[in-house]
Amino acid sequence: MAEVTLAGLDTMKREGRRFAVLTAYDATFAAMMGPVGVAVVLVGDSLGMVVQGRRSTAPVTMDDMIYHTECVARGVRDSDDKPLVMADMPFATTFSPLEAAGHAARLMQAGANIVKVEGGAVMEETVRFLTAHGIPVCAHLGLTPQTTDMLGGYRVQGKGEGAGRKIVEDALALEAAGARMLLFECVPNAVGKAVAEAARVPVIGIGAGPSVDAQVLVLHDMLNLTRGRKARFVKNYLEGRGDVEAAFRAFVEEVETGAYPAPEHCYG
Ligand SMILES: Nc1nc(=O)c2c([nH]1)NC[C@@H]1CN(c3ccc(C(=O)N[C@@H](CCC(=O)O)C(=O)O)cc3)CN21
Ligand SMILES: CC(C)C(=O)C(=O)O
Ligand SMILES: [Mg+2]
Repeated sequence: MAEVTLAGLDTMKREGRRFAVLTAYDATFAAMMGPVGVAVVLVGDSLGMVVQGRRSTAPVTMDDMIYHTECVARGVRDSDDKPLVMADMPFATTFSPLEAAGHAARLMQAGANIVKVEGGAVMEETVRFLTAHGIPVCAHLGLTPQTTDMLGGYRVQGKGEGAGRKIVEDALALEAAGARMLLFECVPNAVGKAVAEAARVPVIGIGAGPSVDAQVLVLHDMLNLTRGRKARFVKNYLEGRGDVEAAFRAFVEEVETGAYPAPEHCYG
């Protein structure tokens, strides 16, 4: 795969080739991902839950994100097959375009190739400002974990025709504002399908059904390290396999062939 670029991912979408995304928070795991074909490594603010043991992602700080982005960037640096590094903008760092740009710039300097921001139409000016200043942005819509108190918990979003159409319209407005990727979390299959068909940029899904252009899982979930109630989209890739590398390879293969997600991982 050599070095993954945004242009390369656009081409994959155009050619109907699916790609795999995994979260990583440290150099060791990140270094394993490119060589097995993971296209994008996401330094997710889910680190607040799976690394720091918090109950939500809201307390994660810029300093936390910078530390883990630096660790991941060092991990992928020497891979022949170098994945793209995406870093989450943490909660409360995107309240204005100018403020967001300052925070995004720090993540790019820490080694990110693209930043991800949560939110719909409200993020339009921020996406326009960041991309105009040369910072690629992925827009995260649907279930936005930083604002679950507003959403009423970790609930499927975009149920019902009006609500589904609104999320897709917001996503297309953010694409028009310059977003280079979209991420849809916890939406009905039909909503994932509608946005993937309407957008030119790649759409990454997590619980967004089989029709989106890429799939992402949290590292600790796919290695069956998380305890308690699991979201529907979680699949244990370590089961029946000897090591972490085999689990990664299986995930990449199942995403690329479309075997993952199966109906039991989706919100039909
Ligand atoms: N370990 C981990 N995995 C994740 O995928 C993840 C995090 N942490 N932290 C940040 C967010 C939170 N996420 C979540 C958490 C729970 C559900 C969940 O349980 N959803 C219900 C939906 C129920 C409904 O509305 O019908 C489910 O049953 O899947 C979904 C996404 C995704 N992200
Ligand atoms: C669940 C993914 C999409 C994420 O935003 C994270 O890991 O923080
Ligand atoms: Mg996140």
